[in-house]
Amino acid sequence: MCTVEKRGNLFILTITGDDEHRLSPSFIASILKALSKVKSEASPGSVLITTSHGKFFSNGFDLSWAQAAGSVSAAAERLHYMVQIFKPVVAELLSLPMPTIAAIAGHAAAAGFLLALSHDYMIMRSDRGVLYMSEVDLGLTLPDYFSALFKSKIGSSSVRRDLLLTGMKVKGESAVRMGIVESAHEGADGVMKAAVRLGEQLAERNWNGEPYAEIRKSLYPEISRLLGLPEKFFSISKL
Ligand SMILES: CCCCCCCCCCCCC/C=C/C(=O)SCCNC(=O)CCNC(=O)[C@H](O)C(C)(C)COP(=O)(O)OP(=O)(O)OC[C@H]1O[C@@H](n2cnc3c(N)ncnc32)[C@H](O)[C@@H]1OP(=O)(O)O
Repeated sequence: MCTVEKRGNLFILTITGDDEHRLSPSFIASILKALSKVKSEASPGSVLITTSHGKFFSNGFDLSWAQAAGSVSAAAERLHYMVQIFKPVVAELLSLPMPTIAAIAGHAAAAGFLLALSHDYMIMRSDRGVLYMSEVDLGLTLPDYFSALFKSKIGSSSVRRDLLLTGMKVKGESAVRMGIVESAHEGADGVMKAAVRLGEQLAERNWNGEPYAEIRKSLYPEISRLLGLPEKFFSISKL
């Protein structure tokens, strides 16, 4: 599950436990609840940092729960259900009225990678953990909003190809070189220190979160439309 802690202007959302942090219906619900809390307490200068305990940031959807349905068609239905209920998590992150940072202290695979990619900034470990889109290895197709987020967030078509069509497992330093993450640091502490440093720099700008969120949505019109995120036209709040 996850917890939310406030440290000055920083909201620290931590995915707790030493398991794979599989995105099951109950885990997805707990992330949504945490994001709703963060949004309700947002103020100018707020910043979200999402991190995790243990070896995994998140290893993607809970396929064991899907397969426990007892038949292929029932498993497909459960997988499809997770795809649907995860969409609001991505929508919440892309419309959150504050800068967001994923402090990726472990592996982020498939939907778990998408959870990290839904943040404005990603910071990884250099010594452990990979980014991995396993769908091609599993013989699963990509939901439309998965592909749209990759197209929105990762500019290089060859990097998108490597990630989505080869199932490349990308370690921290390579992820920096490929332009996927901002930086990579030794150990979970190193990642968190870097995320807090960046968060505090962003918080100092004391931005009004609503225009910030609108500008972010205007950067990613395709995924915003897919997620049903309306564009709000703003009055000039200050001239
Ligand atoms: C069902 C029918 C059809 C359905 C149709 C309807 C629906 C249609 C739409 C379908 C939806 C598709 C979208 C799906 C999304 C999902 O989320 S599905 C779930 C996907 N999840 C997965 O597939 C899980 C993938 N994860 C893995 O494969 C592994 O967990 C891992 C991430 C690769 C990690 O493997 P693991 O063996 O646990 O790794 P480690 O032991 O940690 O590391 C291995 C060795 O590597 C070393 N290492 C790790 N990181 C680093 C590093 N950065 N630098 C150096 N070394 C590193 C590590 O030390 C290990 O070394 P050793 O210790 O020596 O072994």
